[in-house]
Amino acid sequence: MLQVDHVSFSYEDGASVLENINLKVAKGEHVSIIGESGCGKSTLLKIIYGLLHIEVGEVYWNENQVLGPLHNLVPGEPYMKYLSQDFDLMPFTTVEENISQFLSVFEPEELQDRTFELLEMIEMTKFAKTKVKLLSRGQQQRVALARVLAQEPKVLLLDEPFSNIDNFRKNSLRRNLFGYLRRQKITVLTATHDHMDMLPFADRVVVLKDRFIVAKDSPKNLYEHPKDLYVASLFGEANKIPINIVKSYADTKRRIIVYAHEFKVSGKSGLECVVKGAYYMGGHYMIVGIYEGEDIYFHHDRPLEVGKVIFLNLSLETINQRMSDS
Ligand SMILES: Nc1ncnc2c1ncn2[C@@H]1O[C@H](COP(=O)(O)OP(=O)(O)OP(=O)(O)O)[C@@H](O)[C@H]1O
Repeated sequence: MLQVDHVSFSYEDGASVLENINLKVAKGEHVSIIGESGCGKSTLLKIIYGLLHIEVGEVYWNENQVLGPLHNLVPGEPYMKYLSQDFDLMPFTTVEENISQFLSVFEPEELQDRTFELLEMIEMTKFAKTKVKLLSRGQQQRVALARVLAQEPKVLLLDEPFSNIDNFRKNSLRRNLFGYLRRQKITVLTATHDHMDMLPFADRVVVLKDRFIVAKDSPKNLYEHPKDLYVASLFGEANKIPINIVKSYADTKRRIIVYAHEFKVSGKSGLECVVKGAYYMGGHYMIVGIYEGEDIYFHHDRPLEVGKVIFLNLSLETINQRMSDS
């Protein structure tokens, strides 16, 4: 088990970045760390890997305490690998050589099979003999992934692992990688702000905001019962609206979170708003309306004219689900 115990951290300039972080990750578990840019995701991974010295708190893998840079000449622990946003590659050697350098196998045939398996996983078999310096940044990121996996870590820390990879390949790569890690029972922490890295793949999600962990839950619970607008907004456009505006019979002004796709444009009742703009999103339009001076986001199957007055409604199921959260 990986355990982060009461960790607080500030960089040398003194500004506090993380406060009282507590986290337990079981062997083979996949935990995503999400939060807005600058909330401390990378810092937390670096602390766990032992790259940063912590004055307050401790990190353990099973019984071993992770000792920071003041104790280890070469930062990092042998059973852990950290894939940062700067890939640690050998630019003048081939993709294949970059991957096989760390493979711990004695038979040449086995070495070849393992290299091929990793090349297939990153969908780079065609580039096996290409020198890394000739690859695009996205391709280099994929090689860096295979290179850390070749080192057979027990714990893998991934920092925005798909940040340079095009959408065309991202989804299959996510399935390949997270499927592989699960089969190998590797403990994974992924820092991301892309909910698609997390919703289908993580066992648990940790949400960071303003130095603190503000939520820990399964992806499904977090999505269906977001505790506030910050958490909901990590999944897309969301709104916080008083319930009695949508259902006039409701005798409460309590506000609930509503995702843009949960609103339905309806006849004459519901939340009245004025259309401000419409954006084509492929399968639908994202409409921005104004209600009492605030922007409100909802989906619709066609664009709506700017200035038009429309009414928004919600299913009882959504209302009941969110009412039970608050
Ligand atoms: N070496 C450093 N020295 C001083 N401050 C730093 C250093 N590295 C990061 N910070 C600050 O610490 C805070 C957290 O940064 P961090 O990179 O951990 O955030 P993040 O959530 O990973 O962001 P992003 O999603 O943009 O990568 C930010 O305010 C950042 O400016």
